[in-house]
Amino acid sequence: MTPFDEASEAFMAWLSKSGAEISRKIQLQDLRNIQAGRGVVAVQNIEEDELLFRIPRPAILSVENSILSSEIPKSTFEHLGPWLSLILVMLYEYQNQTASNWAPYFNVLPTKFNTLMFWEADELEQLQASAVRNKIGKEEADAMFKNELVPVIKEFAEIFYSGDVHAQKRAEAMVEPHNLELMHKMGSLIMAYAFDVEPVNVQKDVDEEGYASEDEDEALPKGMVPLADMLNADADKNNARLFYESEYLSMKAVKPIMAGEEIFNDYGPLPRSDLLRRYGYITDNYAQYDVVEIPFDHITYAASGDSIPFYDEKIEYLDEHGLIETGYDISAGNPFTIQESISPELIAVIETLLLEEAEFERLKRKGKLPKPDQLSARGAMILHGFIQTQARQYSTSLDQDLSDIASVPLTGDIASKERRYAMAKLVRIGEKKILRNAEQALINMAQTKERSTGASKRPAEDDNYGAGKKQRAQ
Ligand SMILES: C[S@@+](CC[C@H](N)C(=O)[O-])C[C@H]1O[C@@H](n2cnc3c(N)ncnc32)[C@H](O)[C@@H]1O
Repeated sequence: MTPFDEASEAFMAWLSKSGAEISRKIQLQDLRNIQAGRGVVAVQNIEEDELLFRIPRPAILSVENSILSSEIPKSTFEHLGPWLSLILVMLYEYQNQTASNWAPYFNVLPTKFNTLMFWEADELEQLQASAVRNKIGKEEADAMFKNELVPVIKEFAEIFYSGDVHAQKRAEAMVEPHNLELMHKMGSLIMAYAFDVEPVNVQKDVDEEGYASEDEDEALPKGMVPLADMLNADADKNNARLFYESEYLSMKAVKPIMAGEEIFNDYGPLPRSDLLRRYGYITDNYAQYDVVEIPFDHITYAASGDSIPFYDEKIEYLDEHGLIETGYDISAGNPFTIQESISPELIAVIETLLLEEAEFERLKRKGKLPKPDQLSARGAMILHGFIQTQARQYSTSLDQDLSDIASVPLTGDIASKERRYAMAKLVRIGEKKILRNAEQALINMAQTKERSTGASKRPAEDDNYGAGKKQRAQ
């Protein structure tokens, strides 16, 4: 037996000993041949609603279950928040090695990651103008580790490294690069593996956001749920779901599964850029959720070259209504339509900026905004300009990228440069396709309006306000 299989076997044995109930119809398998690490596979036919496994709550690696939480004040964990608290507990359990209850679990968790946090600068460069590059947050995480986590480890060094005469020294060494890297690894594990774990008294089944969410549910406690996190994910082939029960978390089939089929969870409707950022891989069937972001900067830049009546007041008003964002999504959509694919907030922002003074004052008095489903011909032209501006931020064109289409290597090192370059290229191609679709949809809209009004202006670079006129610095 290979060490990889031995670790899987020891993990499954530990889990059973911890009180987990695991159907004999499933197996944890080595799927490295398809570059998917470990995964859970059906070895017999499974019916819809059938229980695949149930994990007792005490087996979850969480703040609540770690002995550390009984030794460090509750207020410290509250101050750290769910993410840093779980990182702290994971560091504690990890450095306790075989003394940790979760040692066999750590042995099946990855120590190398392909998520964007661990990409080299030249690899990230392949994403070109993708907004995902601004969401990686490596520096912010480093600062948080140094300013929030390390002081707690230092303060409680004697508990954290209990019995070690060098406890204080070890705590001080936590700011060293290899230890910050370890914190990033724990953070990445949480991002790709943890679930939002509802408190025991809340009986609620986990929806597609079962995997720990980042923004909306920042305050929810996180937990590493053994085996549940060994399921890979697939947007189309999703066939299982985790249900919360008072004593257990239960994974059940949500459709019949045939022997030999892999059991898949779902990460929700994530664009491939985010799939890469959070999970370090992409598959084609997430292309349906791709988005491209139009940065708010394009609006400020375009406005700076034009005199928009009441610009500052309008921005303030839009901000009061929560419409000022760092960027606005345009999503893939099939078929692509302006209504379905373009952020209604972006349309409302553009249409507000275009309002004549009297109309702006009138809407303001009523506390209203222009209707986001009514993009005017002028608004369409401006939007067209933003889209062209955004397309120019990428260092290659869609046609250049498509002339030599990338394919992600199916064998070899999962973290190879070649693989990362190929994944990045597919992400940027997806974004450029959306920009092209949006441009076309706006041209079609202008032509339709032209036919109905006899007007002759098309959305193009010739509009004064259009950002297309000015090339932004690359
Ligand atoms: C929750 S874990 C799933 C278990 C994981 N395969 C393992 O061996 O530990 C999530 C990670 O699995 C991998 N993964 C998930 N779904 C995948 C898929 N459909 N294809 C390839 N890799 C996948 C990614 O590396 C992701 O970060």
